[in-house]
Amino acid sequence: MNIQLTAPSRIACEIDLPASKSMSNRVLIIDALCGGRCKVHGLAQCDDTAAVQRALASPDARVVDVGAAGTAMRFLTAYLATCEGRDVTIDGSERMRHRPIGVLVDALRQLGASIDYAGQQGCAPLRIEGRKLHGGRVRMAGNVSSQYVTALLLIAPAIGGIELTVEGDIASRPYIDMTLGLMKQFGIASRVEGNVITVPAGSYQPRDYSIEADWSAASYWYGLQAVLPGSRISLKGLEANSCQGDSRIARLMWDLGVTGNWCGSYLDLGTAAVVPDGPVTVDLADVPDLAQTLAVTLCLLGRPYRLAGLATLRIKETDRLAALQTELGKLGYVVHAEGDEALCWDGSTTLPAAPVPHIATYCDHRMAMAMAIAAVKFPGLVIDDAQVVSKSYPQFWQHLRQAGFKIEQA
Ligand SMILES: O=C(O)C1=C[C@@H](OP(=O)(O)O)[C@@H](O)[C@H](O)C1
Ligand SMILES: C=C(OP(=O)(O)O)C(=O)O
Repeated sequence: MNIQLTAPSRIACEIDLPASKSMSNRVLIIDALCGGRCKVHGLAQCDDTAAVQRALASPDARVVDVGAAGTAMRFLTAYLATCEGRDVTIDGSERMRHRPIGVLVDALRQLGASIDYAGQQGCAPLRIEGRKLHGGRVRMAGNVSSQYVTALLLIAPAIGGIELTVEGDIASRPYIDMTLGLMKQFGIASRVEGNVITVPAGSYQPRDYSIEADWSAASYWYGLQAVLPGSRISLKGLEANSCQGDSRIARLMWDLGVTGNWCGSYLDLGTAAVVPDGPVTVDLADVPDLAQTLAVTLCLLGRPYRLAGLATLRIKETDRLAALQTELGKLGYVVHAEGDEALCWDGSTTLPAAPVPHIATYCDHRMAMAMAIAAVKFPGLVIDDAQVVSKSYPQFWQHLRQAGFKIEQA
């Protein structure tokens, strides 16, 4: 479904943000390892969390299809490898069949797992014969995806504990801290010394748990507040001291003139009296999911930028560096990638490609949501395949309507 967006001149609304899929998917795996004895409140209601729920609800299924959910693919691969007697193939969308998983498979094999590639080497589908894994020492590269580290950490207590050495640069580090923090809340305390993480053998303690609202989802509202100064967007459900690394959006957007005031369970966004100016240079290796929001917002604000630390963007739902370059290019922003590392804009513009640009979304929820911000400067902007937002934020378009956007089928 393609939709056409017309933005209001200012927003005044309250948005009940969706729950964090990253927290939901970790807690679901922990709950499965506690025999389903936790009470989890406010789980995310999105495709990526549904993928984990479906898989866990079908212990006899011979095929598990996770669709486009990277976390589901990686966390379930580790979990299924521990399910003794299980013989299962885990698969996903066409894109998932090209997203790498070899680093995780190699590490699980070091711990005794039986996993074979049923298609292309290094990618899904995987044939897994669940068995009793042994814990112990294991080494893994940290620069491709933190999700591999999380996958191992989550199962570690149940397989006798591990001493994991993460080699090289560590991508998306706050997601590893989120995993360790959640494990602690379920009774498993680990030790981190440099790049070595030690998790003891043990059992997770079942408990009630409430999932926080999603800071990555909040970023689109920050972007809108930045490009529509004078708006008053009130975001519900976020935690100020969140375990989500993407809460850094508050600091990043402060530098773009967006203020945030906590009022109970609401975070009220506003516009600073003096809005800073000038080029922006920032390293986003810890928060890759914020890159699209920032790239689009900064173009709209006319602020040149160099967004670095983006090497993992090429292997996400799509090659996000290429996608941003192409789609921002359609709006006349001449953005370029510096190898795999950075996305840069020196302020150059050309005429937009068409009077009413059509934005392709490449099966990537974040392309759709980030590019929607551009409707503020490009009335009638068309977003193709708008349903992609269901991966993490199915209510996104409904929330934009609530915020005063006109949204029509295109
Ligand atoms: O662990 C997680 O919940 C996630 C980790 C990140 O992936 P990478 O570690 O692959 O960068 C992030 O991009 C993804 O949306 C969610
Ligand atoms: C990269 C993402 O998801 P995943 O890797 O879990 O598919 C994302 O949500 O931006």
